[in-house]
Amino acid sequence: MGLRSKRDDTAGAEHTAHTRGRCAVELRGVTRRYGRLRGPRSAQRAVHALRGIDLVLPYGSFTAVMGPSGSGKSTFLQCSAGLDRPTSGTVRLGGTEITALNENKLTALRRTRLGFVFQAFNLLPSLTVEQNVLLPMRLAGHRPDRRRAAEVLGQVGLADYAKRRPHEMSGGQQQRVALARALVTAPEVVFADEPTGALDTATAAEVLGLLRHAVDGLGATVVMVTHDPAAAAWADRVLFLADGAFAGSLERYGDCGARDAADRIAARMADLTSRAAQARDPRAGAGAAVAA
Ligand SMILES: Nc1ncnc2c1ncn2[C@@H]1O[C@H](COP(=O)(O)OP(=O)(O)OP(=O)(O)O)[C@@H](O)[C@H]1O
Repeated sequence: MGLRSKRDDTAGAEHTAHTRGRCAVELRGVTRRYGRLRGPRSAQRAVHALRGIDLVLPYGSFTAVMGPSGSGKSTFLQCSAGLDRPTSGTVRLGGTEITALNENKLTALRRTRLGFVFQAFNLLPSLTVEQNVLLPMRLAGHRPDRRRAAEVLGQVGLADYAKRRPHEMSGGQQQRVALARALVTAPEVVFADEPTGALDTATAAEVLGLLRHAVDGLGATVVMVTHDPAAAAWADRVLFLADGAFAGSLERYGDCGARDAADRIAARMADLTSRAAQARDPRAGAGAAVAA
């Protein structure tokens, strides 16, 4: 696995021509501002978390999103997944413009066409593993399909755990349940927010391998926010955010090692983080130079 550099700010734009109308995720001019612009000093208080994001992700792709703290990763994920509404711009998932949907339709779309994996697993402790996995079907008003639950539990290596409860399982196993829950409705896109943030390195690799398999073997589309270069190295493409805008990408190619890919991602992150620190405090760069 290896990554090649791409420094355009419309990551994914080259896919536009042949995926238009059937791309999994499409953002056009997406901005998200927190706070109001009206009033004498309100412009200073407004935070521009996303400053005009253009992005096209094809079906069957695995995309990691990285960036320094405060660069807009969570906001990007929330706006892309219909958990938050952009201030301006459009988001399309599988051709449906979700920014035009009312709350009820948006909720229905999230339940039937999207899957979610969070750092904290978010399993319901009183339910069994099988019941947790079947929850998206119940919430969508569909008859729970136990055979389908068994199938996805088998895919994440937990075929024998259906009757357990979350507290009887390790963190890695709980995250695999969360992944099974995310996959049970065969969603068009799985959004993962720091899915390995609470796991040790070996367990994280297992979960990332399953996400990779969901893309390669099951045709899923995965968008993952992560701080971890080793996690991002499992993706086909890493998109970097800085101050609410895309700041280039790295793409997978050839047979370079995962460690090389992670090193290159880490180097790009270090560069972005030091630029962000300098933008906040111009003396930070000088201090670093003196310290070096
Ligand atoms: N509800 C909110 N109200 C006001 N500002 C917010 C809100 N949520 C986020 N922000 C601001 O928007 C910017 C982007 O935040 P976001 O959480 O998307 O960044 P992030 O890259 O996910 O950060 P981290 O890596 O630290 O989790 C930050 O400046 C943050 O302080």
